[in-house]
Amino acid sequence: MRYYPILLDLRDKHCLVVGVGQVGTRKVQTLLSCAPAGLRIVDTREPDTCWQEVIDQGLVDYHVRTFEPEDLDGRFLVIACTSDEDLNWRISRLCAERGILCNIVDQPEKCSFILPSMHNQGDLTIAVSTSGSSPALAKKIREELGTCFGPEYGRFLALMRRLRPLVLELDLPTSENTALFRNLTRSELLDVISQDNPGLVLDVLKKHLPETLHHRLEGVVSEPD
Ligand SMILES: C[C@@]1(CC(=O)O)C2=NC(=C\c3[nH]c(c(CCC(=O)O)c3CC(=O)O)Cc3[nH]c(c(CC(=O)O)c3CCC(=O)O)/C=C3\N/C(=C\2)[C@@H](CCC(=O)O)[C@]3(C)CC(=O)O)/[C@H]1CCC(=O)O
Ligand SMILES: NC(=O)c1ccc[n+]([C@@H]2O[C@H](COP(=O)([O-])OP(=O)(O)OC[C@H]3O[C@@H](n4cnc5c(N)ncnc54)[C@H](O)[C@@H]3O)[C@@H](O)[C@H]2O)c1
Repeated sequence: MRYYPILLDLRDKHCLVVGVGQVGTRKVQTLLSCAPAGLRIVDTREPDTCWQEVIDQGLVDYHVRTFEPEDLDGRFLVIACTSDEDLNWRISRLCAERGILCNIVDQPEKCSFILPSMHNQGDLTIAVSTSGSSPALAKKIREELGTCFGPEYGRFLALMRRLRPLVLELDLPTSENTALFRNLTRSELLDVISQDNPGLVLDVLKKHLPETLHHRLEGVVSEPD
């Protein structure tokens, strides 16, 4: 395997995107969906109206100027997608010197990490990478997976997020928990979730879960995702 895949928790991390044209805008959207502690944007152009909402909400601080090395201070992760090749190189080198994670879009030789093609449904993330050999194939595979893993997976995971702690609270042996969760994921639960029928969901849960939990299941099923 050429690259080591990881999932980063950015909630207490400060990030930087330099250059928010077509590509940079997409990168900012993905970063914002992970709620970083701070996200600075630097671009020589005035922000488009599409930025106003996130600027007003304080989700990004947008600087209209060229990049300065001080922009890297306190940054955990940097993505550069400017149309200035020399600047992208400079940012890449500065990040390398300072041990900051850095992606220069479409230029893997300047990156300390590359981005996969991603399919998301709630808590489900399916990331596809071809290790840089064919981003177009990664995208095609992502699109194919998207047709197999629809919104019911997001709803299934929202349900499991609420249910799992209740099961773990029972302090059953690990082997029993494993069997129970395995059975649930292989049961008709996903099917009934996609039918949008809370009564049936409750029936399936009761069938698979210990009776001591049954009185709590209605609350788990009716709670909004
Ligand atoms: C997955 C995705 C994520 C994202 O960007 O968010 C992504 N590229 C996407 C699409 C895409 N990019 C390109 C095309 C045109 C077709 C083609 O060239 O194949 C298409 C397809 C299209 O647009 O239809 C051009 C391209 N990309 C790179 C090079 C340079 C090179 O290969 O050396 C060139 C040639 C530039 C040129 O011609 O000069 C390099 C990289 N692109 C990567 C990621 C990393 C490796 C991913 C992997 O391991 O597969 C890596 C190494 C670095 C990085 O950028 O992180 C995103 C899909 C999003 C989605 O799912 O919709
Ligand atoms: N869009 C694509 O499909 C695509 C495909 C292949 C490669 N690329 C490459 O990805 C990079 C970005 O592409 P794009 O389509 O988003 O370009 P773009 O022109 O839409 O965006 C580039 C942004 O960089 C900003 N910028 C330029 N100089 C700057 C500086 N000194 N400091 C800060 N910001 C600066 C510009 O104001 C602009 O907003 C380019 O290197 C491009 O060659 C893009």
